[in-house]
Amino acid sequence: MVELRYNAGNIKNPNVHKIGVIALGSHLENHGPALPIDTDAKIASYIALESSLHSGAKFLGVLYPAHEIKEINHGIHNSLKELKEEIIKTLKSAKKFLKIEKAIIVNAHGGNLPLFQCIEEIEIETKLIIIINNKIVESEGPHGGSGELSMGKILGILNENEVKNQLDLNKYGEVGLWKFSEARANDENIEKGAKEIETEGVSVDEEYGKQLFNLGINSVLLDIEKLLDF
Ligand SMILES: Nc1nc(N[C@@H]2O[C@H](COP(=O)(O)O)[C@@H](O)[C@H]2O)c(NC=O)c(=O)[nH]1
Ligand SMILES: [Fe+2]
Repeated sequence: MVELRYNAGNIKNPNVHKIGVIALGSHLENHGPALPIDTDAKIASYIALESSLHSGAKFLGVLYPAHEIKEINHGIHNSLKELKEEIIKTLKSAKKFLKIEKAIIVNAHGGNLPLFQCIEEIEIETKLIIIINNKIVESEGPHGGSGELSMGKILGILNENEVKNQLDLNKYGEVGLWKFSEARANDENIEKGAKEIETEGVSVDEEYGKQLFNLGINSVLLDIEKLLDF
């Protein structure tokens, strides 16, 4: 049996190999004409990969399913049960083949926020310690708004010629979740995002995009430090 060199490479603590970082977003969701339908999945994947590169934790890739509440219909989404089962299956595989003992799920899609209800069940099923990191969703602002546009610019996924059309809300009412009146009435965070789009519009700012990514990455690095202490 080969003896693995857990200290090799640029890592601070050999125990970081027990920690997996996996991205969760949405691949099939409209974000106005300026951003692609897999914006959330790409934002989550960038943060997860950068965090694993900086810390030495294992990068586990990206999950495919995504959940959304029924009042918001801007893409193709899955039930919370389907999403939970896919997460359990994927993390059990990472545990079996990569020997991880702890995992951080980096979520970049607002519709996945109800996943926090299932975290205990997922930990019991996988016998892993798990953190769901929602920092970027809590910080990015409205759906398809300045935060995601600016991160999209950093990632090179933004269509700059279409930014001027992002606020044509009669055509692209998913921006700011503006057209989903029931969701707006039920959730003050969604109402706040829609109002922000109406009053402040959208802009693209690379510095703001970098700041959001640094916020997301540093938040995951903090979670990795926490898990190293467990
Ligand atoms: N899609 C949902 N979003 C939100 N809330 C907020 O809206 C944006 C969504 O952006 P995504 O591109 O990540 O979908 C973001 O600022 C979210 O905080 C929901 N509600 C809870 O916040 C929701 O259920 N779905
Ligand atoms: Fe999004």
